[in-house]
Amino acid sequence: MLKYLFGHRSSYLNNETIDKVQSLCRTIENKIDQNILHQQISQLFNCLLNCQSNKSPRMILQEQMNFSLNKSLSQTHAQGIFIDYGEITKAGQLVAIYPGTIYRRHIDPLLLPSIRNTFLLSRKDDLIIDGRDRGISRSIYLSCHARYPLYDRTWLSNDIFLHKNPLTLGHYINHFPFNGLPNVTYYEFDFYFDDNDYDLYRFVPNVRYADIDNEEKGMPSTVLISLRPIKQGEELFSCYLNVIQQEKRS
Ligand SMILES: C[S@@+](CC[C@H](N)C(=O)[O-])C[C@H]1O[C@@H](n2cnc3c(N)ncnc32)[C@H](O)[C@@H]1O
Repeated sequence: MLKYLFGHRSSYLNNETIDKVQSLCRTIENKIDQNILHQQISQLFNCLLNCQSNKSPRMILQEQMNFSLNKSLSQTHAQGIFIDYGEITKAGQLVAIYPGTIYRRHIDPLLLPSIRNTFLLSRKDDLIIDGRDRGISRSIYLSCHARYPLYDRTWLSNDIFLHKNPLTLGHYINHFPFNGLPNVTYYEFDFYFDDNDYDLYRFVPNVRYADIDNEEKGMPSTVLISLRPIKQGEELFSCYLNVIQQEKRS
């Protein structure tokens, strides 16, 4: 599968490297406290919602979490995501969110948007997030969004300064290169805000392709979590193999 994705470049992914990366990701994932993550996200979203001054969302992120992200030319392939201000001080920290339309595998029609689409991310619970910001994927996101305009659609803009939520760049993070290791990992997370905090859904960059009966369930998503401290100027790298292995196990 990786050979298909990266051609000869996948040859560095020997069993030893794969085991090392997977065990590192599992160790960090197991330490994540969902409640603390939810609190961090709610706090950031509240600041984004209530900021009275003319501060940009990026500035608010810098103040709240001491880092911000930018998209530029990658070391490995086309565009990638970099820490352009501050730093991530430890492992287990929220770094980005994976935006896009949520499909139910084998139920919602994904055939057309999946053609030549490298932005599909599978969750273990048979949900697939289409984070492509162009073509038919973009049109479908906008159509679904029109049904529920509360959610964020600004992540579709190429100009990151127009993003209402400055974390919505997880879909542009590349797979780690042959001379390095991943510094972030995917972590499945469901946004859920009660009636008092309902407005915070404005910063959720996901919509469901199909309505579900019970909107109480919030919005399934995936966030990116640091595997180690990350300095200013470093590119973010994940391990795509983790996602593929998870798919095989389920
Ligand atoms: C979600 S996109 C990542 C963003 C992509 N760099 C772009 O600018 O569109 C995933 C695709 O990027 C490419 N990619 C990611 N990591 C790579 C790597 N380490 N080496 C080669 N290609 C990579 C592969 O084509 C992969 O299918």
